Amino acid sequence: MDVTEPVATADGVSKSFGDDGVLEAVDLIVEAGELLVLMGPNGVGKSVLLSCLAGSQRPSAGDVEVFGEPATARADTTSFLLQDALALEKLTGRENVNFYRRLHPQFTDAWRDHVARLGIADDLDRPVADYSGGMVRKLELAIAASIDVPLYLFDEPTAALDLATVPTVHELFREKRAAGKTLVVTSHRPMNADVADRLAFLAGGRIVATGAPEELLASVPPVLETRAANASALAAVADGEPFAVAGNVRAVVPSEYGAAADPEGVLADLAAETGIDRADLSIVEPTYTALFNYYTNGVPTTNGQ
Ligand SMILES: Nc1ncnc2c1ncn2[C@@H]1O[C@H](COP(=O)(O)OP(=O)(O)OP(=O)(O)O)[C@@H](O)[C@H]1O
Repeated sequence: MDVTEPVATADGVSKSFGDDGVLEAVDLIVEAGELLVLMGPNGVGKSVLLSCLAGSQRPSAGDVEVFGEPATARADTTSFLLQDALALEKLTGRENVNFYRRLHPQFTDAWRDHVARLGIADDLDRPVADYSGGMVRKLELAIAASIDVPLYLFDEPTAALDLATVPTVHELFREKRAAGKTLVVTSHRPMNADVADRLAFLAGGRIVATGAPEELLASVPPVLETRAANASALAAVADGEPFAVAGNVRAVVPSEYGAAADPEGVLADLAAETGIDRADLSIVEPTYTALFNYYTNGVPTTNGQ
């Protein structure tokens, strides 16, 4: 296996269910050893694209290759964490582990460490039917991560988890990557952008942006903030209505003023254009939520927040 070759590629992948088009000519390259987070709102097609990479769904058009071969559900190369479909409810946690241990030749003892870190070690002898949604997810994650393969495809691994557990999951992902593994993780939670080497945003059936998190943050149109008495002058340069946040007035500035990558240039231009003193103007640092909103709704803010 040549590690310099992409691990997985989607080339012009389209997927429809009846008349409903979900993916339209999606191109995506997953590089060896990267942690790629595929982001987008609910129902946009993240699971469908991941299933195509896993070989468990066939594209309606286009090609998917994994390790240079057409994607098929290959247990020797890929561990695929589906949404809510791994744990068998009638079995206990431990019986589930044993079931998957028998199923996968590459299953390792790492599950012991994973269940301890995820806080479900004391629940292993209870039936999964009695678990909360978050506990089921932790068990499934522990199982999927215990299979020693070069590629992990994790579909919404943190969706049902409490926020305190998310850093533990991120740590687990980073350890995998440090061990030379490749991970593709889907998420509609902006905070999962934090763990990514690279982000890909899915919207309207297409990948609309890919890049390192900091690179994409710099592509978000600036949000301007002022407390100046003549704050209403922001309306002249705003994209949409200015809005109030904690006593300040904020406005999204169209990207023709420049990206957040050049805040000084943007501020100088806008001070000149609005007549607001440069010292009274600042740019609000884009957050991952702003980034998510921008590539989902076209604006880096929702409801003025
Ligand atoms: N087997 C199927 N049959 C019909 N429609 C499907 C099927 N699988 C997915 N879809 C549709 O495809 C669209 C994308 O679904 P998908 O589960 O990929 O979204 P998602 O981005 O993963 O959402 P979420 O964040 O909620 O998990 C949805 O409209 C869904 O109803």
